[in-house]
Amino acid sequence: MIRFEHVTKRYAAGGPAALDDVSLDIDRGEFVFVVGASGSGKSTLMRLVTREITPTAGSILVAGRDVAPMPERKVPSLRRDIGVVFQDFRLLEGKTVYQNVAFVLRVLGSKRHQIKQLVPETLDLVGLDGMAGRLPHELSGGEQQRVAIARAVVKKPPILLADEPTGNLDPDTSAEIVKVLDRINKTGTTVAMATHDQGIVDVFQKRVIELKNGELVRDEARGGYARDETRERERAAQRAVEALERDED
Ligand SMILES: Nc1ncnc2c1ncn2[C@@H]1O[C@H](COP(=O)(O)OP(=O)(O)OP(=O)(O)O)[C@@H](O)[C@H]1O
Repeated sequence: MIRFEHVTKRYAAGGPAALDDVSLDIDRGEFVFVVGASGSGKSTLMRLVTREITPTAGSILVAGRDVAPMPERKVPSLRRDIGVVFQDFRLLEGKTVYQNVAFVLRVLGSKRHQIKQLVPETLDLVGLDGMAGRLPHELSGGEQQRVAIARAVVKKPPILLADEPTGNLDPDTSAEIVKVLDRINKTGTTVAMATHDQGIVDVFQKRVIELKNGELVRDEARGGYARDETRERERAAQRAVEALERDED
């Protein structure tokens, strides 16, 4: 679904590489954490996928499209296939939760009856049923991030990118947000989440891609773990999620 082949990105000609010869493959339906210290290249990787920036070298395939040479007029169609969530929630302050989410569909030209069906369905999916009429400032940080996630996925994109979505949230709220992303992933959406939060990575135990100074230094799906060990990690992750859910009840 997302393929990088020997991708290098230099923001300035001859300057340092923000991404350095990175190759990776994220399959349809996967959930991947992208980790690494500040400045390691996580946001650069995401911004290349959305074609906000173009690579200095290498090729990038996103949902079957060759992104780097793509003419500008085709970029909106690429972006329809990608939902994006950021650390700061970027909601429209004067609009209700419902309006924030419906806005996306209006811009895309959806029909009224589609909007009326999709918005409540999506608010339900992110755990915001009953909050449609609230304004952003009447919500907690975690709830605001749920609105941002609803807004990103209401158009049903095959790919969801989340760049430090829990950066402004406390540990419990962060885990709740990752559970929402996990739920969305289970509907078939490919999810890539950049994070600094080692606690989250440990609890959810998904595939981990690690960047260091722009280089890919770890990719657990690339044989970093033996098959049995992977299965054991998946079981441990399942147990951790179940324990979290029991805590909630
Ligand atoms: N627009 C830009 N112009 C020049 N250099 C940039 C630009 N954006 C990022 N960089 C540089 O590229 C490198 C990678 O930055 P990037 O934002 O991708 O890292 P990151 O891992 O997302 O960091 P953080 O976790 O702090 O967001 C850094 O050295 C950064 O200074």
